[in-house]
Amino acid sequence: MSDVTTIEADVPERYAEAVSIRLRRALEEDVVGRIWRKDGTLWAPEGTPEVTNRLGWLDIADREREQLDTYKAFADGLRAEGYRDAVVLGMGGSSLAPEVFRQSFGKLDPGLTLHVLDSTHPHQVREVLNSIDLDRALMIVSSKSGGTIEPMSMFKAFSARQGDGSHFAAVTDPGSGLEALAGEHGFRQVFHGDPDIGGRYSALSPFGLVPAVAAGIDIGAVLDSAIGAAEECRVEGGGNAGLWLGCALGELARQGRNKLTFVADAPFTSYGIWAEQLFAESTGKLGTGILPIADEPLLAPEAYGEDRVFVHIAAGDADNAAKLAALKDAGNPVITIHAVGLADLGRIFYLSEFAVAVAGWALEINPFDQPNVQEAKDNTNRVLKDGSGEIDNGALRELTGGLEPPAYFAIMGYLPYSAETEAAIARLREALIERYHVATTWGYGPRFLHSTGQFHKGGPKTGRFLQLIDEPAEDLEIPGEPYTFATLIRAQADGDLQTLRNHGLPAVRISVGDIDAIKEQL
Ligand SMILES: O=P(O)(O)OC[C@H]1O[C@](O)(CO)[C@@H](O)[C@@H]1O
Repeated sequence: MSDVTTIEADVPERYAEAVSIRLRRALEEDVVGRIWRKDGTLWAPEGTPEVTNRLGWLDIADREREQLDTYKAFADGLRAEGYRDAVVLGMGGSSLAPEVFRQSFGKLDPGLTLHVLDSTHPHQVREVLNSIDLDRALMIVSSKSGGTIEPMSMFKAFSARQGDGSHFAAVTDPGSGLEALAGEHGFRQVFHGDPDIGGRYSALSPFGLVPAVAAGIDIGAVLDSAIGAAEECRVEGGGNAGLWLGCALGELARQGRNKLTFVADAPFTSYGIWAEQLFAESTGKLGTGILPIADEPLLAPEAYGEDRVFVHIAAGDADNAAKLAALKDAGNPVITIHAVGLADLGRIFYLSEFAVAVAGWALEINPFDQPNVQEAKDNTNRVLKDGSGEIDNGALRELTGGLEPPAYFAIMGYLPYSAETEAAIARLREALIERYHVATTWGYGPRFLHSTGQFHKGGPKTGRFLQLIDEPAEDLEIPGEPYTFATLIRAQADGDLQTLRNHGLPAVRISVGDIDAIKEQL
């Protein structure tokens, strides 16, 4: 176990009592013991699906540690054969941990260059296809269910250009359609996920580890750090950081502090996109939840409402620390998780997962299902089949009238990924916070559908939704399908807009040229 002080908490006096009552209750109800005994009644009535069979993540790091030789042989084989790039084709739980590994560790020698494709925008798919030498690339098709439309469409596009199955590996749960496909196409290897682990809890299973080891990351060290966290999370009583964090976040949300704002120092800056899915899909349901806020500009205390909790993944960024100290002095709860070294990512992943499980108990919801995600998928399929009919874009003022906390403003861009877009979105978010003091979220579609998308429809009905779309300059076929990538991404946007509106939520669409122009209309 590491000897680092893992968590520092600054919870203002007015919430401290409620948090300690919650903690006492957790001890009385034996929350830790029941989690480890896989007692599903902690979250839902006996026999509820997706509860007891969703706790495999608790000891996954120990089990994966025993597979290190297999992982090593896989990575050594790729290098020996001259592979240069590894491309993950996946969505949500199957793409976000690899993306955090990629961004945190950077390019390692002698690892392969890791790419993560989790978009159906034709420009994005094309960009990855064109940026690699397909004869020296391994495509890792990752999908627990093995049937998700995004990775399956990407697979079709890639296999049309690289027909040799030995350039593909699959990560999937046993017996899935993807496993059968891997057999048909002669994939070089199939890694099985644990069916008792849901997508967003799969970072320390093959879904995170296969891309990580291909990229040359020392996954043994990452797993050791997670194993240390698991030991800590077994402690019944004081000293259990996961228990404390879950109780604090759950209770603070109950007290109206439900906008969980991540501030992550380099090299962990991408932590937020992974944690966003974990918190949003796990807790945003039955009209409650913790709304994760990732990658938002960090401002002075006056800009914010009274609905925030800040979590700092601290690795020495003095500027972030100073801004958070001011926020703490102004009465905001600030929780600091200290990170020591890159392998600490394992501990951070684990601690977050355990805390979400505990927060689910505090919020009285099942943190392992995602009841509203299916709706958007069904609406996409309906649009692909029957068309979307006339869509009224609505007007921006529908979203800004009476806008104040606890409302939040969600920006959803069905756009290609780019640094320019992100910079413009950051300016837009800053303007919204300064002007209306509300929390803002930002996600690329369709990726966010597997993340904050659940919270949008299942959480408190306080969201205002701005959808941004573009007209892709160049389309791309999806071999074997009657629709193209441009049709698919538009169907996903249409389906989501209609789903939000069906829930009675205000949702407006803008076809973007200049994102900064939107800021001028606020
Ligand atoms: O790994 P799969 O089965 O392709 O699923 C991808 C994502 O879709 C969801 O099932 C639903 O959005 C997520 O929970 C999951 O991470």
